[in-house]
Amino acid sequence: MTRATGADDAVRDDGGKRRGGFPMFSAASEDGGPHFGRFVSAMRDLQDLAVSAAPDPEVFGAAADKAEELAAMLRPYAAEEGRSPANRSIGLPGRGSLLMLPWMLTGLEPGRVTAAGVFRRYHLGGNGAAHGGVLPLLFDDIFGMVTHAQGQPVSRTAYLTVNYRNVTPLEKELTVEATVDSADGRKTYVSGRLWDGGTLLADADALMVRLQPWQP
Ligand SMILES: CCCCCCCC(=O)SCCNC(=O)CCNC(=O)[C@H](O)C(C)(C)COP(=O)(O)OP(=O)(O)OC[C@H]1O[C@@H](n2cnc3c(N)ncnc32)[C@H](O)[C@@H]1OP(=O)(O)O
Repeated sequence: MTRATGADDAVRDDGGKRRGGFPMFSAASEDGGPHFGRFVSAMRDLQDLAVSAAPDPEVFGAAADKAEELAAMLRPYAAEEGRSPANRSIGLPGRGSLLMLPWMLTGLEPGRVTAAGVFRRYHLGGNGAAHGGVLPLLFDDIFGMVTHAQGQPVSRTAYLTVNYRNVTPLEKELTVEATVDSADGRKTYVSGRLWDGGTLLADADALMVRLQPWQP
């Protein structure tokens, strides 16, 4: 999904000083350059194929040669957290991070955030359905956003509970919504719902706790 990381807001949260938790990142809509989106898209295709291809063994050998060559090309440019365009490219699905689901924000306002996207072959659990472990990833990310949109950017997830109501299909456009249900001092209680059209696939709730200045 696309959004700036919360760290930028952590700075604003304390009048320009870092305040607990997140280092000082900023959105990077441009600094990946004109090819970064295409690179991430190709890498996502590779992720799908890495978990689905069943070629002759020598094809894996040739693919491994190319993968090692690509890694060698990029390794000299490995940068510390917050410097890569990955996770900061707010115009790209999943902010350009391969860890994040390739979803896009569709709405962001205080108390409510929505997003849409697909689970891909890479996210397969079994029998055509998404792996149960990727749903908490989706909810955790959007819960961070809705907490941020509520004005509590320097918060971390204390707990997150997912109820799986129906199997989640792959390669089908789905929607997710997160809302703030209540707030109590440092605590923000949030909930979310994942939909396939009018069918509820999963719901979740979580407690986000605002960090103290000394907390990582
Ligand atoms: C904008 C960017 C947002 C990004 C968000 C991304 C979300 C993430 O994935 S963060 C990564 C996953 N989460 C973590 O790693 C968090 C690890 N845990 C921690 O750091 C700490 O346990 C932390 C900060 C959550 C709470 O620690 P601490 O501040 O010491 O809590 P503590 O003072 O004991 O509790 C604060 C309140 O929360 C409550 N609380 C804390 N944990 C829980 C819990 N698991 N269940 C229920 N209540 C809890 C306490 O009861 C207390 O309530 P009250 O004030 O009413 O007495």
